[in-house]
Amino acid sequence: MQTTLALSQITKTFGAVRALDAVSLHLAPGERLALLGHNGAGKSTMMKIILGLIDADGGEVQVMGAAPGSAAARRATAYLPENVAFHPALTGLEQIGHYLRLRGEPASKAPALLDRVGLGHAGKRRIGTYSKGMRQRVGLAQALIGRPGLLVLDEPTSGLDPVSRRDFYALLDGLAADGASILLSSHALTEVEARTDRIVILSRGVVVAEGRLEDLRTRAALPVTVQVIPPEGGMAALAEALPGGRPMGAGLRFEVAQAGKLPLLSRIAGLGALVADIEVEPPSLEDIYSHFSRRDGQ
Ligand SMILES: Nc1ncnc2c1ncn2[C@@H]1O[C@H](COP(=O)(O)OP(=O)(O)OP(=O)(O)O)[C@@H](O)[C@H]1O
Repeated sequence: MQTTLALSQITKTFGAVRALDAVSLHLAPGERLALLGHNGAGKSTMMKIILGLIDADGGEVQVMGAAPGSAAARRATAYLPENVAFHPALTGLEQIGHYLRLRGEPASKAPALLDRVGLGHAGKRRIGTYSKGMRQRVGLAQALIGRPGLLVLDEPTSGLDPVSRRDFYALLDGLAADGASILLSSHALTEVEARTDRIVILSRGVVVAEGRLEDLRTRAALPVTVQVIPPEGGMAALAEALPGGRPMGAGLRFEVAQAGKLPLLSRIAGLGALVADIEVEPPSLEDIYSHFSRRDGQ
């Protein structure tokens, strides 16, 4: 398999703290991977090792086949820190022009980069006047310089409103479609559910779960929630015909194992006019996340 990023048995300790313990991870071109984990799980430590900012104590890391921090790896990698900071007195164009020159590219590419992140209209304004979402976009424009093969994004959407988040992920989709690999950390579970290909859950420095969301869902074997709503005034009749549910809002709530879902649905279908509506909710990423984290003693 072609690999953009390969971590093999990485270990890192800070004094008595084992921040990473035999962590292995591979990322293919065009793949979007979400790194999830509680505060202090080891996400930033992993990113710093990938970027070559700190060394691992043991194990092996390869970024595009090169050692992290080497010139080849740095050329191929872009990084967006969680709290991105720019000089407030510079305009967007000046800031990106500066980064372009640092990368050995002409500043004349700045307008196209700002256009790409939806900031073309604000390039001549000082960054001090930008909203948080706009500053995050400047960060992404900076990360796009030189068409990186690997993007490392530390909580890229924290503090962004829902529309800015959607736009941000749409941009990432485009980059991934062009072949860039994306490693992003996040605490916003529901948004990574829809926008990434694979999930890695880190807990106390250990990978406790890894895979496509569907695989994790199957492995966790968590119950499905079925909400049955009676017509107005029909709650008592529904509860009598369908015992075992918990009253919740305007209906009755059932939690059943995957295998019990279809039998329950067919019973409900036989109730005719006693049922006005029905909602089936699979376990959320939050449920799956706490299931795997708890298994690690959290
Ligand atoms: N330079 C350091 N010196 C000592 N301990 C450190 C250092 N850097 C990280 N740690 C410890 O290593 C562990 C992992 O920290 P890390 O910052 O990687 O977690 P994280 O998953 O990024 O957390 P968060 O979601 O809060 O950003 C924590 O216990 C942290 O206190």
